[in-house]
Amino acid sequence: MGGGRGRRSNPAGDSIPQLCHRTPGVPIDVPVPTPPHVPQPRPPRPHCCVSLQASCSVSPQDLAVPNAGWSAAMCEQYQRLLRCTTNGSWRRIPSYRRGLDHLPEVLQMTVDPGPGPRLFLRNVDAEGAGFEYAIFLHASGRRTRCLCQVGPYLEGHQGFAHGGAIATLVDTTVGTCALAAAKMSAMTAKLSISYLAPVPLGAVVVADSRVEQHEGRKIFLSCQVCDTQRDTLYAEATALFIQVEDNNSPPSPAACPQR
Ligand SMILES: CCCCCCCCCCCC(=O)SCCNC(=O)CCNC(=O)[C@H](O)C(C)(C)COP(=O)(O)OP(=O)(O)OC[C@H]1O[C@@H](n2cnc3c(N)ncnc32)[C@H](O)[C@@H]1OP(=O)(O)O
Repeated sequence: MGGGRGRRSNPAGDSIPQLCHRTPGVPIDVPVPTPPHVPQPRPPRPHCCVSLQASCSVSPQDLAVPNAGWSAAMCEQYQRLLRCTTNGSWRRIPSYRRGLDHLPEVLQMTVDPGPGPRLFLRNVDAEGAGFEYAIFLHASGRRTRCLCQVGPYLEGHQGFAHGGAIATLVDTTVGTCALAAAKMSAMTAKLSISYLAPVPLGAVVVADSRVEQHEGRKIFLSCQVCDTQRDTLYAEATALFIQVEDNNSPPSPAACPQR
């Protein structure tokens, strides 16, 4: 027992491993005094100028911008799409780690809201490993274009993207379009996808979505996923979204201020 790690029984008889300050010559089961607590300096809070002062401004990081994990092809296509935003025909939608972060009140929060649920597409921190994407919304509010680099953590068959990853990309692209058209929350009721060609890991793809019909609470959409040259149609999909009042649903991109 030279490592100082011991076991002690609790009243229920279970053996609980715990750290023990072992004094030579003292039997292991004899309680030893706990050393006085020495307060340690707190590590600095990320993205925060002064701990929890009311004046401290913390804003979530917009992830729909180039990072070191983006390939040259991804950067080139992103710049092309960005140029389409200069005349106002398209708008880049900021994208944060959590759905909550898209709410205007959170964007203006003065204290760090702390950890919480993460958006499915933003749950891999390593740059370039998961989904790298940016979504653009057409001025009509009825079309979205998602540029996506499919990272190696999205593998299904060896060397190719998992079908669920493509479905996630499609759901997010049509979902953002539905949210914009609805100008309120909307949820996927139905999603139908035809997988036409496998997507190689590392590929940069473009998912184009549009509203086909909007009847009361029902929004019917279509989506095509292609390579950037539009030579290969990887997948096509149709979706039905239903407008809902539920506060737990994602906010409409219309509610997201451009930063
Ligand atoms: C800023 C960016 C942030 C970042 C966010 C980026 C976007 C992310 C998007 C992600 C989207 C998701 O993954 S959402 C998560 C996956 N989806 C879900 O969990 C939804 C689960 N389902 C539900 O909660 C519910 O079934 C709803 C909300 C879809 C519908 O329920 P409801 O509100 O009670 O409506 P209900 O009366 O049943 O139906 C209304 C009408 O729609 C029809 N309808 C309903 N479901 C269907 C269906 N599957 N197929 C055909 N038709 C249907 C009904 O017949 C009816 O037609 P009529 O009689 O009126 O003619």
